[in-house]
Amino acid sequence: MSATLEMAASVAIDDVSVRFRSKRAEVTAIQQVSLDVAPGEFVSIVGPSGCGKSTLLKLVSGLLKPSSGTVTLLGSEVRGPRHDIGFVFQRAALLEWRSARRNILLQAEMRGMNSAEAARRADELIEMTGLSGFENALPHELSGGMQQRVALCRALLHQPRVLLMDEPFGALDALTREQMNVELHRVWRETGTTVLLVTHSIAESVYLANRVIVLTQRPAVVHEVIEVDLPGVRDYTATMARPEFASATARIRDLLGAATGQE
Ligand SMILES: Nc1ncnc2c1ncn2[C@@H]1O[C@H](COP(=O)(O)OP(=O)(O)OP(=O)(O)O)[C@@H](O)[C@H]1O
Repeated sequence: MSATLEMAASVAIDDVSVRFRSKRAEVTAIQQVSLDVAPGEFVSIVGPSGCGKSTLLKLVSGLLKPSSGTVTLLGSEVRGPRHDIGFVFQRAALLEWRSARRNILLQAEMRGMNSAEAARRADELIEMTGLSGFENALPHELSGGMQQRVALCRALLHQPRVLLMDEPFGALDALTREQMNVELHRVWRETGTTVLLVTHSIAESVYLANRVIVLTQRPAVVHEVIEVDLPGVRDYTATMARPEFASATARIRDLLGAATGQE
């Protein structure tokens, strides 16, 4: 691969607007948003409720077409649903009658992956996410955090180069959420996957990311891009205590307060 191709963005959102039309009204969800995500980068997206964060992820996955502008994923324009990505949602959406391991392997079955290779990869991910010992448990026997770990493993089974996450830890208690943040950060470092995360948690957005994109109230435009100046390996407590963490979270809180009029 040439150096130019290697450096090309994993995700390029170029001057994209999205308008939803119904019989009664037209809603502009996103207005002329441009954003490049570099290979291996972790980018968080925050913004007021209803501003268009999920809409952005839907554009990247091809579930939604922009009204204008273009979205490019791994070098090719997104024109329809893309299967070369991983997606994790707020709800794990596991099949209740399948064990954790067999839920993870569902990804392989849907894609017709080589079963020995899929099994090896599933075991690797189970180990990486601390699910060892729970492979054969059914979803109702797993905690909420464990269910999200299974969803993460399922999303990573086919080794996607881009992972989209829409408020993946929003339904978890605060302590479990912190543990999941630590694990996700480690998995991200170990896999080198490009991650685009939508979150309502300012602390989570900063702890995990290289950059935080702050969107305005709908119609969403990019309010500010915060560069996160934290070490690659991030101990949770030590990271929270760093001045760079405090200044980034304070800046985002200011921007969101200004966006929602709640300063
Ligand atoms: N299919 C659709 N048809 C009409 N309007 C839509 C559709 N999808 C989203 N919208 C509108 O677009 C706007 C952005 O929605 P979106 O779900 O992207 O916001 P969000 O920032 O992810 O919200 P939240 O933080 O509350 O999850 C909202 O006003 C929503 O009502």
